[in-house]
Amino acid sequence: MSEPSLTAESFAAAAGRLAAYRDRTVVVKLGGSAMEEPAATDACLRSVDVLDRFGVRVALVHGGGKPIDRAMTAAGLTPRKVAGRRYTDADTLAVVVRVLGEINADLVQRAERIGARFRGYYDDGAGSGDFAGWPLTGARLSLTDPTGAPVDLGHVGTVTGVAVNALRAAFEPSDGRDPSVPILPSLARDAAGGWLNINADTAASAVAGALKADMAVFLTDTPGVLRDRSDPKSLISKLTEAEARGLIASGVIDGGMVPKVEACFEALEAGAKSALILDGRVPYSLLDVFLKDTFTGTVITR
Ligand SMILES: Nc1ncnc2c1ncn2[C@@H]1O[C@H](COP(=O)(O)OP(=O)(O)O)[C@@H](O)[C@H]1O
Ligand SMILES: CC(=O)N[C@@H](CCC(=O)OP(=O)(O)O)C(=O)O
Repeated sequence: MSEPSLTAESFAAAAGRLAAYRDRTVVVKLGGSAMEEPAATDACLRSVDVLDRFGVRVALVHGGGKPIDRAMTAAGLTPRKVAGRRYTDADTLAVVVRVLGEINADLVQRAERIGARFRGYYDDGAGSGDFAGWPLTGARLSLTDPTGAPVDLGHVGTVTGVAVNALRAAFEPSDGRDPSVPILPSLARDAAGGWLNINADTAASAVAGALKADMAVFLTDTPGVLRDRSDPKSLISKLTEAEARGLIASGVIDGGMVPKVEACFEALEAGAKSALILDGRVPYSLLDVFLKDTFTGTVITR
């Protein structure tokens, strides 16, 4: 390993800052759009590993919207979104489960290559997938349109249960194994043992709520919430829930940013002290939050 270029003094300062977060719980959501940048994805895994080594309890939840779109197109299926969620029929569900499993396995392997300890959740095809201990349970999501008529989303779910003890066991295993970072795809099991497709922001906020996380961080492909989506300089660095709801109503916050901002509200409501939206394409944007007084992104407060 090459010798790091940082000075002992700057390392000591960084270590001091990180130590202040020891035993805090942080849920990080890694979006499919941020994962389009492999170097930034590796930097995110390294950042999570550093936090883990400093005793921060980190759970990672990932999506994969863009790769799912590509896999659906390759399979001759047409992606369709309803209210920011993917309409998920049986064929689509099979693609979603396969792609999220591939992403999960890939992230675990990448983490292993940097010496990190991640506990993945995917079907390895050898029948060893622990579906009985799957961390998320769910029920079909029922939405209504503005006229009150039901909206059919197919196999799309809402999270009804999080296996908190299993996740805590990853942080502090009682069997003598090394602690590890749980990394969850946005899939839940329903009461009949079938899969449900969960929006990954929603899954992350459910995990943040269940773990009573101190912080929920959403890594995406914009610098944060923008007043003008085409202008990265129009970043809104602080937003209250009421202001954010106004921006959703006026259409400034749209598309995939809507479930993300709503996930921030849910995480805050469940007791998280802060909810952040950061640019996951920028390597180490996550670690910057812990090392600097100011960082680039949007902080949502109640
Ligand atoms: N006001 C806004 N500011 C920033 N991005 C926005 C805004 N409104 C909508 N978006 C869209 O939300 C996208 C992020 O959501 P999404 O594509 O679902 O990402 P992820 O894969 O991280 O969940 C951005 O790329 C952007 O196109
Ligand atoms: C119901 C629903 O919409 N599920 C999402 C799950 C993946 C996801 O949310 O991925 P990102 O975080 O990359 O957007 C989907 O099928 O795309």
